[in-house]
Amino acid sequence: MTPSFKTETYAVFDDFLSIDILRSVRDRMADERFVYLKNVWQPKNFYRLVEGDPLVGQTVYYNHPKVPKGFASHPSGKSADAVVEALLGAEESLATWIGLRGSAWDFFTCTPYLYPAGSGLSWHDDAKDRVGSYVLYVHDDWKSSWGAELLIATDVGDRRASVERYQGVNTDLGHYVTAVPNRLVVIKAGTPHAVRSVSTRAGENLRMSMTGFFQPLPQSLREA
Ligand SMILES: O=C(O)CCC(=O)C(=O)O
Ligand SMILES: [Fe+2]
Repeated sequence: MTPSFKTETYAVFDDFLSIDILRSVRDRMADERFVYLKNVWQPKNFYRLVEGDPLVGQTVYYNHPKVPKGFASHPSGKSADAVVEALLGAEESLATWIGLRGSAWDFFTCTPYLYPAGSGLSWHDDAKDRVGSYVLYVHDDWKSSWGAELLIATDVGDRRASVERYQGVNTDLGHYVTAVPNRLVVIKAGTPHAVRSVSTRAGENLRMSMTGFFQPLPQSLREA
């Protein structure tokens, strides 16, 4: 698997799933239950990042021995399963950005999201205990006037892009990635990124994505 574009902190892979699998993920997603993100319990500061009203579906965990209550485990019978399996098949190609299973990470999540017009996500870096994150766009069409580009800050020379500075004025520079159907973006944890709001020009078209985090198990679960 060869990236269409890469830097030290992120990579873009196009045509990630086969067309048939992409279609089945999208069709299954359309039959699943979604709730408004604002109605789901989340750490308080997460809310401040959300713009408008994105919807979230069922999170599926891969390879977690103690899945938190209310979440599913792979194989789950949900739309996320096929994405989990495709990511497992691509493990080695992604190692440059997220490291290898068993050393850098043990498990990952996969969560479907729907972003209607007016919704987006402000600057954040998905750091905490994660080593990396990914997003796959599964909608069947995305026009440039519909907005919702993924914005990624880049390091410039010795100056590291840092979300810490963004509480005040963001003086970083960076790139944008268009939400092209079947495009996978893998981002090293600590890399600031944001989702520009979906334009009202998108009308009823939803930005559909599957996203998740690669993480090591905490020591307590590792030894169990
Ligand atoms: O949807 C995207 O392009 C990125 C989503 C994201 O950054 C996240 O859910 O943490
Ligand atoms: Fe993110």
